[in-house]
Amino acid sequence: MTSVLERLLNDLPHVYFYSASIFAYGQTSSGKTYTMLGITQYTVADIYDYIRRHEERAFDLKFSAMEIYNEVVRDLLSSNSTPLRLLDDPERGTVVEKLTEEILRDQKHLKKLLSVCEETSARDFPE
Ligand SMILES: Nc1ncnc2c1ncn2[C@@H]1O[C@H](COP(=O)(O)OP(=O)(O)OP(=O)(O)O)[C@@H](O)[C@H]1O
Repeated sequence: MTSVLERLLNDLPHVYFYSASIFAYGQTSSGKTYTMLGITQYTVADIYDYIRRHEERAFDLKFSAMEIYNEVVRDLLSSNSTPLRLLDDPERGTVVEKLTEEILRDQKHLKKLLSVCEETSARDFPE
């Protein structure tokens, strides 16, 4: 069966930039973090599988992660828990200022970044 990702990339062979966002919403301890970590790993495994089968195309994968709690945005890839500002950019739309963006080297690198997210999402939230 063809995956959604495969159909998207096959239908849009000239797309040079594609950004996907996934949001999880739910009460405390309902499984948001658990679910997001699983979805991210399966999605990226699919992406790397596609890349391996399409050597004629060049790909750059970038990864960011943030948490929104009580209307405060925090960077899950940063040890600094200072709230981040949302800006309205006329061309890019809503932008999270100074959000860390890591260029993914491989799936092992992603696994390491996800474990950083697990640690930082467990931080106490500043009052
Ligand atoms: N589908 C699942 N199967 C097994 N364990 C799960 C599942 N979903 C969540 N858990 C476990 O339940 C606990 C709470 O889950 P998790 O931390 O993902 O919740 P959360 O919604 O992110 O919580 P918070 O809002 O406090 O950040 C964790 O110990 C997690 O491992």
